[in-house]
Amino acid sequence: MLSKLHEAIETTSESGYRLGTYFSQVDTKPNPLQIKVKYFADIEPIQKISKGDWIDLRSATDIELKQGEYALIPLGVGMKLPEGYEANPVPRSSTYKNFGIIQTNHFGVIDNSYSGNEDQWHFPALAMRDTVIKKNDRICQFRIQEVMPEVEIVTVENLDAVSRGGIGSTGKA
Ligand SMILES: O=c1ccn([C@H]2C[C@H](O)[C@@H](COP(=O)(O)OP(=O)(O)OP(=O)(O)O)O2)c(=O)[nH]1
Repeated sequence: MLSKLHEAIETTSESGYRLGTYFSQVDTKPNPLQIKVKYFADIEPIQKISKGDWIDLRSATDIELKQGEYALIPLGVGMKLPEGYEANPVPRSSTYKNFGIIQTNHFGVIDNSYSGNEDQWHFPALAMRDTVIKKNDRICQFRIQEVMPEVEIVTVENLDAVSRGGIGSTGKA
């Protein structure tokens, strides 16, 4: 609605440019932000419990792993995230206790552009013991966050003059 108003003002008003600039700064994001989910498997739908909580994700398959084995476990979902947001899956705190797996990339980055019809989310898992994961088991969680702003990479000879003293220099206690 605001974008239509914005267009109309730009084309009809003499001071359209100034007004247009004003309206382009008004926040037109839907509230709450919408995440479109496509299911790739017949699993329980994902649920946002409340503001602040991360969203649990489920294995889309039964899978048995031997100690030391690696697998990309399908999560049965693909998503169109809100513009300007990425998603970050991490293990649940209980994932290791329940399934003996660790996430090999530790902190997943789902790019905003990973939103095609075949772009199913996966959990890269390394089994630390023999384990069985059942379809629908909640093995990880994710949240969305704004993508990094545009940055410029600049090479320099010197950084700040005062160095902190190396890793661990502030001691233990
Ligand atoms: O835990 C994850 C991490 C990533 N992805 C998907 C979404 C992401 O956009 C894509 C690529 O991830 P990333 O850029 O971290 O991996 P890459 O090894 O650099 O692959 P690519 O060459 O596809 O960018 O894989 C997942 O399904 N799960």
